[in-house]
Order: sequence, then structure tokens, then C-alpha cells
Amino acid sequence: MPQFAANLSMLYPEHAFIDRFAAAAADGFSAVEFLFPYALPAADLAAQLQAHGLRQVLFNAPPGDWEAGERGMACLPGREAEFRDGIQRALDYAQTLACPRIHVMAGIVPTDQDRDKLLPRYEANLAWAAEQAAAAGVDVLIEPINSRDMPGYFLSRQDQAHAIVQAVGAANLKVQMDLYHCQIMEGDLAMQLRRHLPTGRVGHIQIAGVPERHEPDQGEINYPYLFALLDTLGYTGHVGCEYRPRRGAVAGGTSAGLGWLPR
Ligand SMILES: O=C(O)[C@H](O)C(=O)CO
Ligand SMILES: [Mg+2]
Repeated sequence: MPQFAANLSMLYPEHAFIDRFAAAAADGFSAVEFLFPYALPAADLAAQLQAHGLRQVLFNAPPGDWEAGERGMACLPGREAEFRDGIQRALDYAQTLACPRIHVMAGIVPTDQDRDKLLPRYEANLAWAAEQAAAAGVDVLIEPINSRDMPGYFLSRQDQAHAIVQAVGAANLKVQMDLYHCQIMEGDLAMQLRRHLPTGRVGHIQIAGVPERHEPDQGEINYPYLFALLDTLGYTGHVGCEYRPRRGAVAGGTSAGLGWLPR
């Protein structure tokens, strides 16, 4: 059975972020992931990990101005300096948190730009990031995100991501395969896993129910079948639980929704 990581940016909304580590550990998680840790000192987060016996398995590099609608900078013209500063900041956090991988978001394709013309810049930025990360023993992940939730995002399909990983050719550049996004954009999840896992290019997997992005047992995907397939395919990484608990911020709502979690 795969190892599961609680995504603290989405789970446990009933708690302040810094208190979610304890809540996840109390529910039996041994690993966590989240989006952006930068509002808090890395040392404070590391102390939470240590206090609750948790491993950090993923977080995101700075995405640009999230509140202004930016969703990454790696494909954006003229943002190279900020992109590089962000990668360095992420690698500093990764060192303090002993986190082996970071998700580098691509960005929303500007309306006056042609996506294909941005590809060389995107790949060059990924190559630079992967080189910096390799020196720190960290993997860089790119994630196809569905175009319903994130219109205009640079990367939306698994084959796009795998072609970019192959083109860049860095051993530590991998794909973050979010089955929620993959189901929305492409479906055929079992065959997608059978096709892509044996390549060794999948660096992390995430799950959520489709279409509401609630618990994995709330929606159209047969996750028990896919968990068994992950074992059959020899996946030894973590599965990130990146969903919004159906009970929302109700006290105990996240824990009450964990009936799907294999124990
Ligand atoms: O939303 C997701 O699925 C991604 O994992 C992310 O990191 C930012 O949106
Ligand atoms: Mg995801």
C-alpha cells in the first residue's frame, strides 16, 4: 500500500496552519506536504515536523504574486531574476525541512503570448532550477494542472510534462502526477499510470475526489483499485492527499472524512 502525505494547505482547515502538523500526526500521517511555506520561518516548520515525527515530502517554490492571479513564473518572459531568487529560497527551505522535492509552477500563459514560443524559456528555467537543486540533492517537479480550475496554465497534460522532462534531460526533473487533474483532463488513469510510472519520470502522486476535489471516496474515481495498481507497478513514493474535506472547517471534519485512508 502506498504511503500517504497530508496536504496541510488543504486538509485541517479547522486549525491554524501551524497546528495542522499535530492534527495530521494524531490521525496517523507520517508525512506532510503543502503549497507555500514562506509566511513562516523554516525553523518553526522544522520544529513542528520534529515534534510530531513527520517527514516533509513536498512543497512549492514561490509562485510569483498568487493574490494577483500568478501561478508560477517559469514560463514568463522577464521574470528570470525573480524566478531564480525563488528557487534559491525554496532550496533553503528544503534544506531546513529535509524535503527531497519541490514543485515549480509554470505560470499562466500571458494572453499576448504564444505558448509554444514560451517553451524554450520554460525549459531553460527548469534546466537551471534542476541544476541548482541537484547540488542540494533535491528533485524539481512539474505538474500538469487541469484547465477548468486553472485556465491558461502552461501545463495541463501528462504527455506535455513527460516530453518536457525528456527534453530537459535532468535526472532530478520529474513529473508531479496529480490524479485529480489527470482525470479531469484525460481520464484513463490506470493506463496513464501503467504508461508513465515505469519510465521513472513520476516523482510524486497526488489524489482527490473528482469533480468536487473532496475526499478520494467522494467522487467518480475508484481509488482502491488505483492504490492496488500503484503497488503492482512498484511505486514507492508518497501519495499526497490534496483535497478539500467535504465537512469544511467543521471541528474534526478532516478526521471524520478519513474513512477512505487504508490503515
Ligand atoms: O493545485 C494543485 O494540484 C497543485 O498541486 C499545486 O501545487 C498548486 O495549485
Ligand atoms: Mg496537485
